[in-house]
Order: sequence, then C-alpha cells, then structure tokens
Amino acid sequence: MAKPIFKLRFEGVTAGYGNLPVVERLSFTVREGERLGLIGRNGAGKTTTLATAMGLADLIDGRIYLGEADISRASTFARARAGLGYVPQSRDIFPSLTVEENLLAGLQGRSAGEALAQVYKLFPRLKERRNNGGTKLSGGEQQMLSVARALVGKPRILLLDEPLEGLAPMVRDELMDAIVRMSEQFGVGCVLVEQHVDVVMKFSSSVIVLERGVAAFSGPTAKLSEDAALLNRTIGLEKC
Ligand SMILES: Nc1ncnc2c1ncn2[C@@H]1O[C@H](COP(=O)(O)OP(=O)(O)OP(=O)(O)O)[C@@H](O)[C@H]1O
Repeated sequence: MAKPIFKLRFEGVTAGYGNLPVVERLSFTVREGERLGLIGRNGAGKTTTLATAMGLADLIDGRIYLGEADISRASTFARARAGLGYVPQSRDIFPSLTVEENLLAGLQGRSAGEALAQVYKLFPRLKERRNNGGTKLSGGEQQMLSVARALVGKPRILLLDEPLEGLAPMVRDELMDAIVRMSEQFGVGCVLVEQHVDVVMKFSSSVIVLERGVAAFSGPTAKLSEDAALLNRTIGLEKC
C-alpha cells in the first residue's frame, strides 16, 4: 500500500484565548510540498490560526491532525517533534549567539553537518555571515536566520507568520525564492500568513481569506483571482 501523504489538517476548528473565539469553524488541509496562503485584514485571526496549530492558543472546538495523529491536545513540543515548524512574527533569534550557533540551537538530534549544509545551500548569505553575532545582521538576514533555524528542525509542515514584514522588495524576493526552493526541494508543506496579496497569489496553490475569524474563501489561488468582488475587499491589504 502507498505511504499516506503527510499533512496538517484542521477540522471545524474554533479557537481563541480562554473561551473567547477568534477563528471559527475553520477547516483546511496542507500536504507535504504544498503551499497554502492565509490572508485577511489586521485582526482577522491569521496569527491565532498558526498559534492554534502549534498549541499556543486555546482550541475551543474541532480537531487538528498532523499526519495520522490527532494532535488537538498535544503539547507544543510534541507538535514540533512530530514535524510542525513555526516561524513566529517576532524574529526570535538569540542576539548574543552567532548565526551558526543560532542554527545549531534548532537541531533536534540531527547531524549538525547535514543540517548546516542544507540551510547554507538555501541561504548562501547566512553562510557568508556564519560567525556574525545576531545583532550584526540586517532585518532580512535576521528573518532568513529565523526561517533557516526552523528548517534545521526538519519540519514537514512549516508555519510562517509574515516573514516579509519590514523587508525591502529585493530582500523579500530573495527570501521568498529560498522558501519556495525549500518547499520544492525538501517537500516541506507551508502555511504562509502574509499582508502582500500579490506575494501570496504567486507563492500558494491554495488560499484562505479570513474575515473576522471566518473563512470567506478557501480554495485554489486561480479561483480567487477570478473573484473580483472578494479580491477588492481583500485588496485593502498591501499590494507589492
Ligand atoms: N494573546 C491574546 N489574548 C487575547 N486576545 C488576543 C491575543 N492575541 C490576539 N488576540 C486578539 O485576537 C484577534 C485576532 O488577532 P490575530 O493576531 O490572530 O490577527 P491577525 O489576522 O494575525 O492580525 P495582524 O495582521 O494584525 O497580525 C484580535 O482581536 C486580537 O486582539
């Protein structure tokens, strides 16, 4: 029998903080190597959706599966160990450590040589700066480092929360190219939260548009491009 495709699946998820729901009845699947975009206005619940997947927000109703396992009640650590990676909006790098030390902090029992070779191939700029301290990096390099560090943990599905925030267009392109190569070469599934609609449309094969915590659209990116009314509502978001 063929091996089942590894995936992250939300089934009717309502989640928030305490008993207060922020996202409601959200269902989606992202498979290994697939790229899903999550867009919506400020406060729509995008970060909360990713936090819920990681076990960092409160699941009120519904279920979350990773691979074949129901992880709805699993700890954040167990989710990470099971193949879920997370790049939070805050660039959580250790400023007192060098680039390479930051990367090695993300190792989960993996050989350091193999992990570093993989990320340096994707991010040659980090290789050049591997002995630099975290504080000596530009914003773009810091963001690359936080994506690279998540990759060192060998995630099968990676959640990315606005990785392009505050970056110049050229650096944005460089980072997005590396994320696409990561997804294609290593089969990593991605959920990308992003303000730039154009970036999401180019990056993702499917998109969810969140409006006040509810999916106003969920489907193939090409179909969203045809929905002018919804795009107009959503395009209040930044265009590149
Ligand atoms: N830790 C928290 N405790 C309580 N409420 C929260 C918490 N974090 C976020 N919220 C609320 O949840 C709602 C959704 O926030 P969330 O950060 O998920 O939206 P978002 O779509 O990611 O927005 P943005 O684009 O501004 O990051 C907001 O009303 C916010 O105030």
